[in-house]
Amino acid sequence: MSVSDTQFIGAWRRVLELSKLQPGQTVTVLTSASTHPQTLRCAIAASSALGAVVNRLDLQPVNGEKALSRDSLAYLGTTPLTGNKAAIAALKASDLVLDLMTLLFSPEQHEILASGAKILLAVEPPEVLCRMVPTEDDRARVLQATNLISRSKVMTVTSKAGTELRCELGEFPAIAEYGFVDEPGRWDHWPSGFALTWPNEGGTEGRIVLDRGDILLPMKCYISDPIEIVIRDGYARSITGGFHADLLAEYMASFEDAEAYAMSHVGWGLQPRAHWSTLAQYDREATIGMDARAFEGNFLFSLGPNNEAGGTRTTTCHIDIPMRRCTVSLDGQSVVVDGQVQDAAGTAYARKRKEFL
Ligand SMILES: O=c1ccc(O)c[nH]1
Repeated sequence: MSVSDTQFIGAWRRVLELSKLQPGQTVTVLTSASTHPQTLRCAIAASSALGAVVNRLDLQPVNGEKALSRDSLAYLGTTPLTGNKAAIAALKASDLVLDLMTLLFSPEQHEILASGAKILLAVEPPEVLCRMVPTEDDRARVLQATNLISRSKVMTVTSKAGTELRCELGEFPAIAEYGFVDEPGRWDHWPSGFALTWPNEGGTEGRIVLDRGDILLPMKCYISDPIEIVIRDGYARSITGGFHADLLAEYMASFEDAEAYAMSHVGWGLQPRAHWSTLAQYDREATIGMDARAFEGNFLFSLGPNNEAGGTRTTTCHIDIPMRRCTVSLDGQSVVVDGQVQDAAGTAYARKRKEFL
């Protein structure tokens, strides 16, 4: 279902207000070939209505012939900004960059943020953005989780399907994704609502058993046969199972890059307005799957780059795998139990959604 410009401009205005956009500040809207026209139109209208000086910077797409997917998060590292001094200068001189193109995991993104500019990524369809307009509650809930991560030394993850994983923490910061950029130098992604960090380099051991209904991104498929991934010294050492294991293994092998098998970020979903089932309702290329990354109670882990957290690994292959029904603990305190987020007292949130069956 579409949303009207009126509704979408209102959503943008709310996100820009939460991002503390002030009259007279400079907003640069970063676009490329895949930018959604209604998102562009409404982002410019909302920024202008709030008194900002609004620019648009349109860049030529890159990597199309290298990537096996058109998903903007599938092939990372170099972007249309790579080596583009004029474009980088314009973004560094902006107070707020609305990234309707996807800079995520790019070295240039860090250079722009270091100048104090804020970057908000927004590439999901307009109706998804309107369904998950961020709130102060989202921010509070995610910051509570990242504060706990920041104080923790070990994350353990288990599941009835057989997952037994241990991640040493502390080398990298915890990252809060709550959908708006309220401080200079902050990056965020609308829609989101999850907490993540990177395990220490080489500090992840164990096995991950993906079960029926867990999700592979960027493939955007629910797996039907279990997949076992053995992790040793921070790298996936084997990926075994049925058809979906082959799909994952073959896709990763196509990058011919040993670094693609490294652990990337680990964390859990905290967005009650995101749903596990949404991916089944969209054509593959119509979404990048943020409902899957953000649904409350998922364990989201990923393989590949760590430059987003300040590491040096910029492998172009990035795999995100949201899992259901895991138990996630930090220094022995369970934050998710069998897919149910625990509140600070360690009891399951009262599910807002009524159950009728
Ligand atoms: O918002 C995002 C999107 C993808 C990812 O891997 C991390 N955060």
